[in-house]
Amino acid sequence: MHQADRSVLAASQCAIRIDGLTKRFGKSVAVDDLSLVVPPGQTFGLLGPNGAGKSTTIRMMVGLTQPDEGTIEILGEAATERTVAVKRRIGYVPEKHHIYPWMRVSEVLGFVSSLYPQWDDDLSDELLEVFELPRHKRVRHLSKGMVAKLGLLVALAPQPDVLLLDEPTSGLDPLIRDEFLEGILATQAQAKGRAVLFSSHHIDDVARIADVVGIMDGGRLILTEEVTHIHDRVKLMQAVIEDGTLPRSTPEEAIWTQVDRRQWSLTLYPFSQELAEQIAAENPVTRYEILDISLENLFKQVIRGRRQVAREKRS
Ligand SMILES: Nc1ncnc2c1ncn2[C@@H]1O[C@H](COP(=O)(O)OP(=O)(O)OP(=O)(O)O)[C@@H](O)[C@H]1O
Repeated sequence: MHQADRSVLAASQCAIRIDGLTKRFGKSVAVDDLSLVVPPGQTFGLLGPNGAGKSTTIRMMVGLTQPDEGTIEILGEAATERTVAVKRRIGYVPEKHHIYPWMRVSEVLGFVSSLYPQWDDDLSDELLEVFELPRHKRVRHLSKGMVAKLGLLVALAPQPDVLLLDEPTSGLDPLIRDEFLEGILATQAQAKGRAVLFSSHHIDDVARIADVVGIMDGGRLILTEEVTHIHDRVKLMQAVIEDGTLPRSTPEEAIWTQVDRRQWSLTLYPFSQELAEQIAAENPVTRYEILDISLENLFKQVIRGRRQVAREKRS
């Protein structure tokens, strides 16, 4: 990295900074007022169901789609004024690979390496071996997993400072997925203070390698939290309510709630003991307990909670 680049990065302290990003397709809002920051060395897992807006967000970050509103800054430079020097420091692995199918693996590497002055031949050779990619095979004869690995190699060999991966594990079998996540992403992608943003709808992937998780649905980033803090910041409150009564008020921190006879369950974010006490005091609650929640349940509840609110608004 050049000295001047470092000072820009130090001033912004963020490899990726997105503010108020919005993208509409006709009347539908694909990305809705999304803001996030990823400092160097951090891996951000963008988790969301189909159609949440993950690919559109990443496509805007690499300049393949233009935002309607908001700003994107990568390595201290606005996306609207991106220079070739910064473009070369951004690695991108798309959801659907567009590597020329008629090229041999060696030809792909020759072609892409000519575009990047900082292409690392040793790393390329090492990854070729680790991934067991056959140099002489044509891309159209490679399996889906092999193409995914080639896509990652091509993104990693130029040693990017920012790596953007759109559903990098989709279509991979469980063994290759394990190898990909732990053997490759964890060692290669997260090395050297690189900022990594990857999208997935696999909770496991995110829990395994991300430092921070952002849960996205309907274009909105609903929750952003460090993976190690999630257990403290999100809790399930299970309250027993008086016979024949209903909860009187649900706080806005309740990202999901359900009443089943006398049991009232609420997932609270951000959680605090005072909040639980306040809920108990303002409602006909006879007793309650606070439970931990798994990332998988949290993900499902965030999505279900939003569907529930949407249904209630419609009825
Ligand atoms: N070019 C486009 N024209 C019209 N609508 C689009 C276009 N691209 C995306 N969308 C819509 O925007 C929304 C967000 O799509 P996007 O592909 O970003 O979601 P995603 O979270 O990546 O989903 P998946 O996990 O299925 O890939 C969807 O409703 C999708 O139909």
